[in-house]
Amino acid sequence: MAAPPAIPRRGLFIGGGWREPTLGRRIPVINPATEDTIGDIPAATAEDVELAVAAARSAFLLDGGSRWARASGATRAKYLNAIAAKIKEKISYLALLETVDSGKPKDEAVADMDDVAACFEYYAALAEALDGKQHAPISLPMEEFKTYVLKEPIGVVGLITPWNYPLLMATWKVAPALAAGCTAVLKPSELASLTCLELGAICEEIGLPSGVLNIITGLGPDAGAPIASHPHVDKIAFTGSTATGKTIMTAAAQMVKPVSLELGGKSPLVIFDDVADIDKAVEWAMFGCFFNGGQVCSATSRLLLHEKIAERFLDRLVEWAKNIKISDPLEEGCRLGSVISKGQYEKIKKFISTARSEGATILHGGDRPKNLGKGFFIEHTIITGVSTSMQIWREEVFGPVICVKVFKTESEAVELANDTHYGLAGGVISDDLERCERIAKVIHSGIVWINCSQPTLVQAPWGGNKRSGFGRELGEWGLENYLSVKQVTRYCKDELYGWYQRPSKL
Ligand SMILES: NC(=O)c1ccc[n+]([C@@H]2O[C@H](COP(=O)([O-])OP(=O)(O)OC[C@H]3O[C@@H](n4cnc5c(N)ncnc54)[C@H](O)[C@@H]3O)[C@@H](O)[C@H]2O)c1
Ligand SMILES: C[N+](C)(C)CC=O
Repeated sequence: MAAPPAIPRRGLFIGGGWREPTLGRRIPVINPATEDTIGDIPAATAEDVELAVAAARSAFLLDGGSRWARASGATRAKYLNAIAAKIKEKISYLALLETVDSGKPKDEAVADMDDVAACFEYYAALAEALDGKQHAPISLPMEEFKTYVLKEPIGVVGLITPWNYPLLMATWKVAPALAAGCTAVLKPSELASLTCLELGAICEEIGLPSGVLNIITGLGPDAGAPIASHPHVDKIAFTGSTATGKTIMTAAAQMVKPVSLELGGKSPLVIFDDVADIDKAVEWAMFGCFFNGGQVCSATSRLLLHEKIAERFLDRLVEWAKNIKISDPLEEGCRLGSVISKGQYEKIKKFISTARSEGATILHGGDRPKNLGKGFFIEHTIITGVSTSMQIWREEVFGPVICVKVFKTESEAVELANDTHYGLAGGVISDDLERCERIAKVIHSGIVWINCSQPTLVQAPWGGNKRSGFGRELGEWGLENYLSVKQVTRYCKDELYGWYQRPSKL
């Protein structure tokens, strides 16, 4: 088993340096796999947000913006690439910190850190490419005007992120925001902030100009809400629950502040009877909902099985599920760690007991693993006998819990897949690719996977419809989130425009 890392004691990262929170409060950091308190993080309040926003604002405006906002994309790219290089250098340490902070298996944390570095590199390349896209001419049907377009950073952005992929979800916002030339105040989740604070240390090491990125840790209502409602924050990018998303949108609306929202989901995975390799489909079904303990916004937590394969599929799914190693996430080969917190553990247990009391069957799991007396561990769980009115079918669990329904026809499968207020992701598994393409078109979601579940590619757009939010992260869409488009139009004739009469010279 890997040794737990030393937990640094950090302050708030504001204006390029470290500060204790104004009110001196701190929040304990609990390793969810052991329930031990392993450190603490600063608990920022509105006073600290004020300082962080002021630092971001002055970094944005410094020297007319020439140091950052109006510097070339190539200049900003150098910093982003330097951050990526440092992440790679510290990958093992960062992965261990993420593991003890979140409870996710060490191997998953390593993969997350790889993705973090790749995301910084990707947006470094887009920052450079942005230089060549400025002054793009607009073709007009007249000669007296000439128009071009400038893409400008929106300004100071507030980035509020969740705990399930702490540094990765922050990076999905920080990297494109900085690439665009914005300056930022990042507020990670109070449940897992350690690696985001280390990002502050990395920014310090590589000499990122002061105030370009500020990192404020603390509780949502104390440290997040003042960012959302701050008059000098020009945009909010939020990832988290639909409930918090609504609160943030309401606050931002008071100032007509743009928001992008990446919220929850209850995504379907539809599996047809024509699959020749049932194990391949079973593995994707497990990956779709047990990876990261199911604490994934896009988890395909509603499994729809064609009636002709349902029984065989479920037998095989249970056999595969029995093979998953649940252990301290620092142990070699761990594939299911603990969930993030006691609160989340209780919430998942309640979902399972409600499903049971509503008449569903717990086919596998449903309890604390017998060999793990301490820590917020919960077995990966498969629930059958589910009706569409049950809570387990309708609400996001955010835990390793799959609920299963059986269908007879393709149209019934589509109707069930779309029977949700959410619209983040969906998947279809079939050997008939035409059928897959057909279903991809009619699933109401921002992402559809064919013959897989969950691959996340930095180059491709990510985001949802309906109550899963709006706006897209990643790819070039992720950069556009932080840019505003300015039209510049010039009148270019020597003559008067000629609409009004020139006064006579008397
Ligand atoms: N769509 C996506 O890409 C995506 C990705 C990851 C997670 N999620 C969603 O995130 C949720 C789980 O994350 P969570 O429990 O951290 O969500 P959450 O909404 O509880 O918290 C998210 C962030 O918002 C902050 N916050 C809480 N109250 C606030 C307030 N009043 N004002 C401002 N900020 C506030 C929190 O401190 C945290 O930093 C799930 O619903 C999941 O589906 C979505
Ligand atoms: C996209 N992913 C899986 C990294 C994070 C969503 O919760």
